[in-house]
Amino acid sequence: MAEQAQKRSADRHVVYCLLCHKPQDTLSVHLSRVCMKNSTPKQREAELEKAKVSHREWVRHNRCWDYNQLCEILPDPRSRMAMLKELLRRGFFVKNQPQDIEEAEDAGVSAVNCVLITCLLHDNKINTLYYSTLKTISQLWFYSSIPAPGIEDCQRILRASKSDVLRICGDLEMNKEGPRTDKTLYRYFCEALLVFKHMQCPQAVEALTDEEWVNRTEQGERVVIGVQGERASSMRIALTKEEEAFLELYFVRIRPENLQPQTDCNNFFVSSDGKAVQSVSRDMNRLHELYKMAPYTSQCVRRAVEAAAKILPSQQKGALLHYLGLSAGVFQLQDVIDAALLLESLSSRSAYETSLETGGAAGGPRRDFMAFVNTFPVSLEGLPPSKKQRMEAGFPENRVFYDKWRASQYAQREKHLLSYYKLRKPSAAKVARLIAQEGWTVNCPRPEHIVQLWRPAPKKMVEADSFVIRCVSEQTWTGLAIKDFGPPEGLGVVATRPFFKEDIVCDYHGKVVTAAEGRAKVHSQFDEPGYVFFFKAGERELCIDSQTSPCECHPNMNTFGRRINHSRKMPNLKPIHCTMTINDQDQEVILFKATRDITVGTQLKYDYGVRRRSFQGEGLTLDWLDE
Ligand SMILES: C[S@@+](CC[C@H](N)C(=O)[O-])C[C@H]1O[C@@H](n2cnc3c(N)ncnc32)[C@H](O)[C@@H]1O
Repeated sequence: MAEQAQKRSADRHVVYCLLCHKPQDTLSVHLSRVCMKNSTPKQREAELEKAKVSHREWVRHNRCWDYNQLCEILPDPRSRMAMLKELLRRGFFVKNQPQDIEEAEDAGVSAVNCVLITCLLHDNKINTLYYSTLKTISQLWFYSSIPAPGIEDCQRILRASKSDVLRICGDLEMNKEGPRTDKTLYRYFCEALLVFKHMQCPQAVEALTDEEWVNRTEQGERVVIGVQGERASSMRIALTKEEEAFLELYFVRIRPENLQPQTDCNNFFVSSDGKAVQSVSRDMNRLHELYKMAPYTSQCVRRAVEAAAKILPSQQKGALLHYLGLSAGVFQLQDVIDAALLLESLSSRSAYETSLETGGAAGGPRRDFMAFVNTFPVSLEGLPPSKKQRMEAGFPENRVFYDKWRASQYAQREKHLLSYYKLRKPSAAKVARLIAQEGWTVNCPRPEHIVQLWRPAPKKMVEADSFVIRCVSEQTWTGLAIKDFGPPEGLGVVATRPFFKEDIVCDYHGKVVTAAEGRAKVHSQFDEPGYVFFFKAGERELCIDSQTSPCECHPNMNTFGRRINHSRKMPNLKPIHCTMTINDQDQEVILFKATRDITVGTQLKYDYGVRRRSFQGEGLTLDWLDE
């Protein structure tokens, strides 16, 4: 009997109930007893069937993830790694995942990576030995703190493969039958143009259709794909004439050879088995492998664009996002061309362009933005050169450098405005006043934009900030007042001006003593509230003693930190430990940072970090500690 039962249970198939999302040994029984007890047998049967179909679908298709897909969804490496680990923990399969996740995440591996990184930085290329250790550059980049690759780095593969591709072009044009591998290499190169030059995601490249190609539109020096035709397009890009020629040669000479009569493939990129190219990412890896280069991924180049685009005004950033397919929107032909030009201008020295082009005639237009800014220096106050000035100085008449000049000035202005607000977030009105003082009327950041851009200074900067140092040493914090809230709270501190999240509000002023001395002080003042703040500075256990007020160093002052009351559930401040050099001496300081926006009149509170139970019985009456 027992054996039979065991067999039966082993045969049982666990299926998730789609209504309560719980696994069920016998779903039919569960439905009739729980989730569908008031339904008819027919309805339950239908539900059971649905659940089985869903279950099969999940097992067959949805249990398997592709790491490249995770990269697209979660560009932030840390979140992605966390997600990857979680998926693996939950029993999903993840193909193309980076190797040695655990090992590389472990700080201990940094020594190995340091060697690799040093080589990479010095040499700017990875030899095969290092390459075999690392799967992708983004992996190295993620696990280390080396600067992310720039656009040009990611485009190196185009330069490396160019001479072979030109040779293949020659062969094709002379109807010389080359080896199959040449044709595959040529296809890789065409895909790479879209991935690394036009920063399209691999999926969009895979989805490009023959119809989109034949409906491309020529406008001036550019050829635009994806704004004509019936179907919603996978990409909208503006190719140069030369790039179009590369792709057209592939389209008329290589693609037809790959197409199989029986298969109905309308994708632009077709592999040698007649099917649509399945993984452009894989093709890109192979292309890099062929040239013994560690593979940059499409995420690398897209991140590089994002980094380079930081200097651009938000409107231009938006145009780039459209171009990269990261945001939806209506696209006009000219928008696509403008975005393509902008993208090109982001690469400080578009080496790929210069090497692909036959080179301008001597004395022809100079294309280098560095030369442009040398001639027309970017300044906070100046105006960009007019078209006439640009042309007279030998630069192209188009607006690429002009736009880039304006973007640089805009970025300078942003930086300049933000430099006024190192410690505390400004209000939009305050920034507007500053802009008015500067007298800027065009190419000027919006006050709200500056407020949005404002970021709290990193701890290191706060520690070195002369304003904070002065406030700490002289206790000149503003925007605060001590108020009597009556029993049981007693005195507390309220805001008399708005504070924004991340603002430094004040410090916990007092004498730094050891934790043991602090504890002794608390015990000796049994009946009084404790004005002490315990903390750890590395291995040292310390305490700020502010029991005595006024303190010796500020005999005429009532300092704020010691009067701030406690809240466990709704604190609006967070203490942070810093080491500051005050009067040439290192001093341990506790600063309070706002954890949310604080309006005028709000009482400031932080979590003392002790609970009633911390007092082992003695503090049972201190209800407020747990509130
Ligand atoms: C560092 S002092 C804060 C300032 C104090 N309220 C005063 O009047 O000087 C800590 C003491 O304040 C009181 N306290 C702080 N937070 C409180 C709260 N949420 N409710 C009631 N009393 C509180 C307790 O008596 C505590 O021992």
